[in-house]
Amino acid sequence: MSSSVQPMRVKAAYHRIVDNFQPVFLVSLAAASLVALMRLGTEELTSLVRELQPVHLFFIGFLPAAAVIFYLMRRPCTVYLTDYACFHSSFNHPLARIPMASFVEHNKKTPSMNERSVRFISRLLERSGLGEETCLPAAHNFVPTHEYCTLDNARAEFELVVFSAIDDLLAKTGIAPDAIGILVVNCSLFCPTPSLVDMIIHKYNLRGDIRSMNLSGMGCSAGLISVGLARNLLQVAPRGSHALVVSTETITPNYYVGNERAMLLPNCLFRVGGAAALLSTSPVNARFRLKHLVRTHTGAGNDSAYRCVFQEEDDEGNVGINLSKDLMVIAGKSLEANITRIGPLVLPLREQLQFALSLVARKVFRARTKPYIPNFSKAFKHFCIHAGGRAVIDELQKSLSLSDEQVEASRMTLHRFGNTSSSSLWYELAYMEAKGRMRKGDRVWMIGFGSGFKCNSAAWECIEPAPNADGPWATSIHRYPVVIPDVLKH
Ligand SMILES: CC(C)(COP(=O)(O)OP(=O)(O)OC[C@H]1O[C@@H](n2cnc3c(N)ncnc32)[C@H](O)[C@@H]1OP(=O)(O)O)[C@@H](O)C(=O)NCCC(=O)NCCSC(=O)CC(=O)O
Repeated sequence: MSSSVQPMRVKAAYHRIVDNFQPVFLVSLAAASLVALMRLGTEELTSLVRELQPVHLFFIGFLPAAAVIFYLMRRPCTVYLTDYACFHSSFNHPLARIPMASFVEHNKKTPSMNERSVRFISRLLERSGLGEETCLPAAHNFVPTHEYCTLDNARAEFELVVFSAIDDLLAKTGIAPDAIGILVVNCSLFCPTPSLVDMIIHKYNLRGDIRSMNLSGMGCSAGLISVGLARNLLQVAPRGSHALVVSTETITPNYYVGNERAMLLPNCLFRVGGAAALLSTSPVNARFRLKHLVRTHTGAGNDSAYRCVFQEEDDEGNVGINLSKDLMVIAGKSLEANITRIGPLVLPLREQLQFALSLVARKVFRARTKPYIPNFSKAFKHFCIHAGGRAVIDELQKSLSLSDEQVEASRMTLHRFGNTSSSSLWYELAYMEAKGRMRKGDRVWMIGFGSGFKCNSAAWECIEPAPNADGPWATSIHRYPVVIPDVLKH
């Protein structure tokens, strides 16, 4: 056996023990009792058996059986990711890539935007980490753009993005639409009536008894909230049920036309994108197993966290999303809150101890030591960090001490697709799969951030990597990773 295989086996065994602590403990206890009984001499054993009353025998048989039944009944059933699909544009569609230069030109033609704002936009675009192939809504092909940001066009954008992703998913999985019993959709800023779930149910003729949920206003971390919600519903639905989760942001109605810098930033970062994922309690054809999902909210009583991604009107009455300059610091703190909860579930014991000691030293004894950053590479092979912006990825890379390769999927997703809000994590997973880096048994950590302020994370284990690079990266993976140069300030 090679020297590298041994530690991997030990690690896999460790994960199995931690994941199945209760049964491992009970089986060990039973084995220890059996060994103790066998150590008794035959005479001692016979006299012990003779002394047993019927009531003892009843409890000896009944209690272990009751414990096993209780354990099996209480154990939530495992939820699997059957597959996922992401929207990607084809160049012959009106919703196509819009070069940065055209975007800046079109901004110039927006009467309410002044020259200073246009200069700011063009400066930010150079430094944003976004490439030339990201996708804007069809309205951005027209001038003045804001006049085309209508409700009809917003619906058309949603339909194009989401229906394409769902079509792809249904084709990949071969699942019939009427086998879908649960539907969860999250889209933060576009919330029409009838709702987005109604649009999907109508289009795909889904079941009349479908349990459907429409999440809006939940920000970029809502994708994992949807996964968590679908998981909870699946665990109380009949075994083998299927849940469709759709994560997207509709850009059309959110074009900000004022001159507030903090509100111009989203125009530069957010791009069209969406993903559809099929979850099930059936392991048949499953590609990933959902191991953990941890949600943390740091907005309670905390004004700066609550307001750091805030939809509002500027002084001229133009509606937009105000992104605070404090966002990176707040994201760092909310990440800390999240890793405090997910760490014990996934980290090896040694890392947990070091993290706990550092936390106690700082919180209880007010020691001025640096927080200990657990080595999450010991728990995960792949990292999907929300591609919120270059500075957000920088902050997370620093906070988690990750290598350039570990944040490559996030940076490349930002470059190729922009900030696609809650769906960005799926584009990142697709990147790793398209690169052929995913292996059976690999663990993946998805970390989403968003308004509120929330940090949600999910741990997956790969069962079956993608058979090919089909998907959002099909036409561009050979060009990635690209070097993203540091642009000097001017
Ligand atoms: C936009 C950037 C790429 C710019 O990078 P730079 O290296 O140029 O950094 P920088 O900080 O010097 O910024 C350049 C100029 O932009 C200005 N600037 C930057 N951030 C600003 C903000 N929030 N409000 C107002 N101005 C801002 C700076 O003052 C500076 O202006 P001057 O040069 O004049 O001094 C980066 O700052 C970035 O990635 N920011 C994070 C974006 C973000 O918040 N993403 C999360 C989206 S929300 C999300 O994804 C979740 C959700 O919606 O729920």
